[in-house]
Amino acid sequence: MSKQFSTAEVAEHASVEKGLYIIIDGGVYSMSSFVDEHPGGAKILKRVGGKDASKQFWKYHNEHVLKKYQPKLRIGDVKEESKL
Ligand code: HEM
Repeated sequence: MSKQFSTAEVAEHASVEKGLYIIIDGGVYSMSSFVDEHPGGAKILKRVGGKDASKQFWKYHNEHVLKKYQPKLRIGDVKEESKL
């Protein structure tokens, strides 16, 4: 089973120094190692640090992007009770 995070735990990692976690469709992604390579820029990613960025993600990317980077960036999932 993957590591489970509450939304409060994710919110504590809102900067590159603290891990820059973002949530996409219930998955938790640690973006610190990727911010400087992100083709869309570091700034836009930093703005959604600690938050659910599903809406923003699907606005600019397709499923292939998520599949490709999942093995590298996904560190777990949001706990069920935290999604309610
Ligand atoms: C797991 C998280 C993310 C990954 C792996 C990722 C990866 C990428 C990649 C590979 C591209 C190049 C374009 C493409 O191949 O489709 C891109 C572009 C972009 N990304 Fe992300 N991204 C992520 C999250 C985000 C988030 C949360 C935002 C917004 C808050 C964002 C905003 C953008 C923008 C604005 C572009 C440029 C689109 C364009 O030039 O048309 N990305 N991203």
